[in-house]
Amino acid sequence: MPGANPLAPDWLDLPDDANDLVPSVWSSTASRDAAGALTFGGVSAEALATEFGTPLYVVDEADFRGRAKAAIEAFEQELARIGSRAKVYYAGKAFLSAEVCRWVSELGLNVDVCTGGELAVALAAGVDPARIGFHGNNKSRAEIDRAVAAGVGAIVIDSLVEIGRIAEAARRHGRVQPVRLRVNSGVHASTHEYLATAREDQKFGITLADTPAAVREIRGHEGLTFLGLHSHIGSQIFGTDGFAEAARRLLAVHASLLEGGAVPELNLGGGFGVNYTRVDDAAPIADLARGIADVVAAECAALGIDVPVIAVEPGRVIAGPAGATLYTVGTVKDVQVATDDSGSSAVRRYVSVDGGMSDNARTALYRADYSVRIANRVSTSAPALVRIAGKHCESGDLVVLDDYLPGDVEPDDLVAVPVTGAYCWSLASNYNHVGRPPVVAVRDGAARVIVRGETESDLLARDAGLDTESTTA
Ligand SMILES: Cc1ncc(COP(=O)(O)O)c(C=O)c1O
Ligand SMILES: N[C@@H](CCCC[NH3+])C(=O)O
Repeated sequence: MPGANPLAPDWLDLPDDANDLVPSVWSSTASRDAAGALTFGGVSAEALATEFGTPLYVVDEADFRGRAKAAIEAFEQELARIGSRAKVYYAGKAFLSAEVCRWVSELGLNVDVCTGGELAVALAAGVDPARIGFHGNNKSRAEIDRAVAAGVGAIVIDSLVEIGRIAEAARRHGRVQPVRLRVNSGVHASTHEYLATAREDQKFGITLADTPAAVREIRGHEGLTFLGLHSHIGSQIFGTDGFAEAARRLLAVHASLLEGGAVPELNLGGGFGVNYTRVDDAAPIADLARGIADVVAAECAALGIDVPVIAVEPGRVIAGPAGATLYTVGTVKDVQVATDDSGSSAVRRYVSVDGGMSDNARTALYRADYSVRIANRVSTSAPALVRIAGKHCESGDLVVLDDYLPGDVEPDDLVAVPVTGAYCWSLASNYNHVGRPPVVAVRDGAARVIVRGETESDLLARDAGLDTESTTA
């Protein structure tokens, strides 16, 4: 058996079995059937591909619900332990559809939206407006108006100018609108630069120093009720240190604000990380909830204040690992790549699939790592280092940068990429006029479409230069 490929990154070992499914990255019902084919929720990858085509987003419904339940239970239990309550919002930006809104609502989660479009989905799905939180660093007046008119439970103010805009909408609709104030805690979360949102040099929130004056202004408006501060330090964060530091910094300001009136809540945002590869080691949500609750309790005790209701907004940790993407292999190409300056080289095998950066932009955007497995069979062929490339006209169009697959991977094989349930469908595009794939939920041996895929007709129908009556017939 050949050794490790020198082109592989240090963290990626040559596997004993390039068919294995590491439980930390596959959804809970993913397994291989007697013939070796991958199954999700009791439905084989081949059956899914035959019925719905590829690329295909597959959501393991039991896994998704299980993660949402684990998140709400963990925070409710931990906040009860320290004498308070939790409010858990599912961050819809990770993946939002009517079906998902119903799953999380049934479990008692609230829904966090950050645009008029996301708000429209949540409202159309029947989410109780009082259980919706509305974010956004540049909400339009129309979006604010719609949120206030709908009666959303909280609007998160991101800029000072929004205070007046929301107060004005509240006056027009004769409502008292609960608001939070997003502050930039200055905590440097250790994650990709584009996923850190509380560094000083970025667009979200207002500074801690400006907070007291902003809260005075909010309290000056009869049409606004101040719920408390909001902080979100970034996304794909491992460990509790960043959240703990943000909680400490915010609670100090929160305590000082109590002199001017009630501050019933503190929202610590989302950002809990997940395992994308076998070497990632994200802490269970229960451990994170305990760690955060411990810090909040200790800090409130030191400040001599009651523990406020603690709100959190997990997205990725619920949706990410519940999803996988199925692709069909089109071409396999071996490329000789130099490994140093002395003329040595090694082979990198480019396996091109029928999707790419249009259904998963994360690899191109963040150089995110993913893993991959053949989904229609197992093979004893020696592992080969592969790179899963897309079909787009872009050399950075890669889905999986590095993994090992059985060396006989070939055209028409199905491959599956796990942990694509968050920020893949939601970041999808029509680059190169490729339609967004459908999303299918699998559960107890059955599969159903929860978001329809885009067809060529959908794409042509928007081209105003065409007579769509005839071209889409
Ligand atoms: C304000 C806010 N809340 C919640 C989230 C959800 O983050 P995650 O999916 O990492 O839990 C985000 C995205 O980073 C966010 O910006
Ligand atoms: N889109 C990012 C996460 C952004 C989180 C939203 N503030 C990702 O895929 O990791």
